[in-house]
Amino acid sequence: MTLLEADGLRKTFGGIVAVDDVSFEVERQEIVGVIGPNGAGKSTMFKLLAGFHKPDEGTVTFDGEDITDLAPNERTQRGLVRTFQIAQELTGMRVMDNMLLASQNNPGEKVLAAAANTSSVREFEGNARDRAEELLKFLELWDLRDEYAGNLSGGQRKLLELGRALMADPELLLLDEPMAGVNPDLTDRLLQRIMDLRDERDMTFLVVEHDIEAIMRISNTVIGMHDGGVLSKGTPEEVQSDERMLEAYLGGEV
Ligand SMILES: Nc1ncnc2c1ncn2[C@@H]1O[C@H](COP(=O)(O)OP(=O)(O)OP(=O)(O)O)[C@@H](O)[C@H]1O
Repeated sequence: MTLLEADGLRKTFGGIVAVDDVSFEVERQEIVGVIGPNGAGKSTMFKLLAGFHKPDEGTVTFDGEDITDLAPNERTQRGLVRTFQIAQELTGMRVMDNMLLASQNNPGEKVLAAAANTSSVREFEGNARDRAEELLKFLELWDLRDEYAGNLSGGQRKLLELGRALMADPELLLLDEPMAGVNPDLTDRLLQRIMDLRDERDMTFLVVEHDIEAIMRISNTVIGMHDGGVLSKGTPEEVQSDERMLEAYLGGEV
């Protein structure tokens, strides 16, 4: 069943066409990886889905609803969530407090409903604390709960960013370069947790990533972008063996 649909998305900046007639669907409980050479339009497409850019043309549909005109936080409340880099002012806060603050800033629909149904704010905070504990254990960050976020390694920070996004109880999580700055020993854990979230918690992912090997390992479907458009779409094997993608990466010299 389709959860997210991009239909005819186009975005220009002055004379530059960054995204041109991009259409695709993301099915529930799949991981969709987006790859492509520099300037292919991946980040712009990501921002169109997250609501940071408005398209010149086209629509974004989530869970059957046209969300093209919704702001990022309105998308978050509907379950379409993106990760954020830990802001500078949060690096001086402890890991646990980072998690709790994320739930206050970005409560998802289910979290809001829970707050409305509980008799006191304290109970809501207790629920958030329980959820933060469960997620930190799931991400193997529990032992670091009292550490300042600024002291975490690149990979641990990425796991915390994932944890903060999970506090909003997403249905679909948009991940922008989750592997950037992650050392190899944490790469496996991060990829495994993303697959666990799909397999055990029915979550759906769209991942923009330069690390093609990582994308090939976790994705059900890969979208290959080039020159603002979708050049190739299929299983990881299909896209990897698509000669047009190879040409795109090599600048058309093949
Ligand atoms: N805010 C902007 N203003 C002007 N041009 C932009 C803007 N954002 C993106 N572009 C241009 O749009 C095109 C697509 O850029 P985009 O960042 O989406 O590609 P990308 O595939 O994410 O690249 P990279 O892998 O290098 O991050 C590029 O030519 C880029 O220079």
